[in-house]
Amino acid sequence: MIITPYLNPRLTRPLKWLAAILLVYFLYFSTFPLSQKPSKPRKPAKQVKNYTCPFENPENPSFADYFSKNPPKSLEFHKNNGTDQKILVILDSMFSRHGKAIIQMLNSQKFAFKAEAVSKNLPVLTTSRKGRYSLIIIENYYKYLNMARWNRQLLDKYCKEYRVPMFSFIASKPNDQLKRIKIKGSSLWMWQNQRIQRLTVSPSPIHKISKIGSFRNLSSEESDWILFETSENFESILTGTVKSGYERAVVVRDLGREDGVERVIFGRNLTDFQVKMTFLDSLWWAMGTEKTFGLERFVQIDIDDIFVGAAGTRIVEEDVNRLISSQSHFQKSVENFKFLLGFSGSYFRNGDDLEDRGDEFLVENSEKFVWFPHMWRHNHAHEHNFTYLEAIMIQNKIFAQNMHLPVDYPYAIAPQHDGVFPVHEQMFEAWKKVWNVSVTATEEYPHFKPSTGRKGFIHSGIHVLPRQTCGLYTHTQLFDEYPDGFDKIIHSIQGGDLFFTILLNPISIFMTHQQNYSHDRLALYTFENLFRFLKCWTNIQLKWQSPIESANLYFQKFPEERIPLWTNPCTDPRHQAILPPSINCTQKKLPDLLILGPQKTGSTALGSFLSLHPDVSQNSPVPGSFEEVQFFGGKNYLKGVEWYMSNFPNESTVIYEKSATYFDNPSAPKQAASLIPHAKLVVILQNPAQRAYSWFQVRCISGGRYVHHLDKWLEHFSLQQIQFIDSDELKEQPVKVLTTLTKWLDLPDYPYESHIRFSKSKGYFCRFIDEKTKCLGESKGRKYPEMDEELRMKLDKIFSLDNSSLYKFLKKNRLRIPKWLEDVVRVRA
Ligand SMILES: Nc1ncnc2c1ncn2[C@@H]1O[C@H](COP(=O)(O)OS(=O)(=O)O)[C@@H](OP(=O)(O)O)[C@H]1O
Repeated sequence: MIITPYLNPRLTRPLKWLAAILLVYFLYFSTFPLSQKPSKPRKPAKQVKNYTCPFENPENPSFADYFSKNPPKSLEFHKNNGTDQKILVILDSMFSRHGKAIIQMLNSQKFAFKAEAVSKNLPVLTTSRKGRYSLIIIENYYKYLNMARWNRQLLDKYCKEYRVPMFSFIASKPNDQLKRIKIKGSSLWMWQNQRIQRLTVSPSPIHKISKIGSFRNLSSEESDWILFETSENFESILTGTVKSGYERAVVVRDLGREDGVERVIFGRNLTDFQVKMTFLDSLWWAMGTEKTFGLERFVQIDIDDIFVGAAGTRIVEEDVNRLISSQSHFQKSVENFKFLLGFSGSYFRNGDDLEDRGDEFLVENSEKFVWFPHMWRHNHAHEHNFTYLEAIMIQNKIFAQNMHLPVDYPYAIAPQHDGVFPVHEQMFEAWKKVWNVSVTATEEYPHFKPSTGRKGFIHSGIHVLPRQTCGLYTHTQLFDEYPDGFDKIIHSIQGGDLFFTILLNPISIFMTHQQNYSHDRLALYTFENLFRFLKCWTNIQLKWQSPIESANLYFQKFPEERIPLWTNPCTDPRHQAILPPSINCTQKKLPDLLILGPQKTGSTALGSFLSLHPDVSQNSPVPGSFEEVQFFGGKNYLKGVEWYMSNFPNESTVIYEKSATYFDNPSAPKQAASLIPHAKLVVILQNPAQRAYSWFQVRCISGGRYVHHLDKWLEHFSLQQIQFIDSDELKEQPVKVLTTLTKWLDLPDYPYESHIRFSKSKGYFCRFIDEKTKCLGESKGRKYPEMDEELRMKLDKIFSLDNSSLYKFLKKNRLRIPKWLEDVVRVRA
């Protein structure tokens, strides 16, 4: 009987909870005695034919021969002439479906990229030192072919000089009568509006995942394929066979022998899985070794709620036997494979008689599986505080001890990921205390959708891994009742989402439920066929490893994900639904404006003047960091969103914070854009030589490389969100500066002239409040000798390239150029 564990004398603190739960149990079981739970008749598991590989036909041994003669090539990669590891994507429009598919693929592979809609102006391709991009993707090849001549020349020159490949896609024009077309400026011919009967992976060193020689026959009537004629300069990567037997390239590699530019041109979009795999292989080839995941893929299948489920839907003894035999069978496809079973002890023996026996049988065979804790009663963590969470976790732990469940790894999953992201600090603490948890997983970080964008993070010592969706939920129990038809899951397995989930993620952790293993055992069918399909079409090696090993591997591969990227939980309805009560989304708790600095440019003065406005409020002073919050890019960031919010006690039209450390901090732009994407930003431009001198140390030169840092902010914020202030003007005419800033912030006018006065003794403008002049403290506006001419010249020289970039940047964007900048640029000219 499961009641005994609750009397364990070790439980002192959470005793009151236990007593309450015991009482509920007593009342429940006295009303519904355990022995009276007759079983409903069960449907026999439906038999559906498993997937067979089209080219692994024993009657056609030539393909077996082919593979033995053409084993997967060692991974070969393209080498460029030293550029940043970043991709430039020129899209037809930012909203095209195909463009989104390309972006999702890049996101999933965690490649850095810049996506722009095609326009008259090409983005800047080089920095003063090197090339910015290692690959150029142009969504529509026609747009490239018809580009203004000088733009195309510029692009080609860049690709040649830096040995950067170009990828592009070309589509048939349905009403065009011309079938065979010569591509402008090249000897390549293509055929449009073609129908193909077979698609075969050609022997190209670009392929890594795709099996060379693998093919499928196409029954579809689609006649919009583009096919390229191959020659010694143009190799096929993916080959289409037409009815007459001719073979032409669906994806062609331009070896660059004619004009020095290497290209991969796709005659089809990414809707076909073989083309999509070829695109993935091409991406890896172009981006080089470091960025690939290799051919190993780790698969973990969690059955989250092994005892949770309504009577009649649960597993019985026969299902447990099938689970055991399937586990051994899967080990042939997935090295070391084990199922991970999550338990909420309270639901043990909660089905009908047959199902209760199923639960018992599972526990009797517990050592065959890996077990991990869920919550005692599938509780939602955000609704509870530490004390309660600790109590129910202890209950679940005692259940595991009494049942001798082997909980071998410090791994746990929260029901519905509740408490993992958005982070419920008290759950993290309780997990660590009761179970010593160091690894978990969620689908919710940073957001549920797009699924290709899910990431991991480490918080409070717990490694959170991304979790993938496999399309099986508590209600998907029968083949015939699969939502939107059984074909949907077949499609997902055979080259659809589920198949690509494995290809696109080095580690896939799937969530399933016990119902998926009862009745039709849909989960066993799904994974069996997924593994078959992967084996047929790819060189991928499937493996299982413990969650701890997965966490180590994941954060070793993606160290940049260790620090979480906080988002505003109030803007995602899924996150809002699981927020701890300490976060109140009806209150405004995040700033609208950041004064970024740079340091020593007058940022404190600007903030203090702006705070005079009655509709403006700022953070409460933070001790230890000159009153600044210093959240983005600093160690305070690890304290989380709730901590950041707690710094803004006053709700006003404009809430701002000024942390002069932000401007040149490399992590701040991304972190700020993730949490407050609509914030306005203020940057103060001071002569960098003067700024450096203000610190009396030339080591603060880096912060004066304004365009270098602005580039990073502009990757995440639009130029319209940024206001530039001339530091000299702020010093000499603060009222004018504040009046302009107030307008830009859409605030009502304020008579700053009555509240800002020049102080002769300070030598600066100060606030004038209640008939008293209030200047900044001694550390601001210090008195020291003027910079000597020699040092000034030295510093001007150091900054000359950066100053001229700033000048060009402001001019190009029609922004006001500070007088000091006009002066330094004129002197150099
Ligand atoms: N009104 C007023 N009062 C005082 N100081 C003023 C003012 N306007 C501009 N400045 C200039 O601001 C410089 C300090 O800049 P910051 O506040 O950005 O410095 S910090 O990075 O936050 O430490 C400070 O630099 P130092 O003169 O080197 O102290 C001043 O030159």
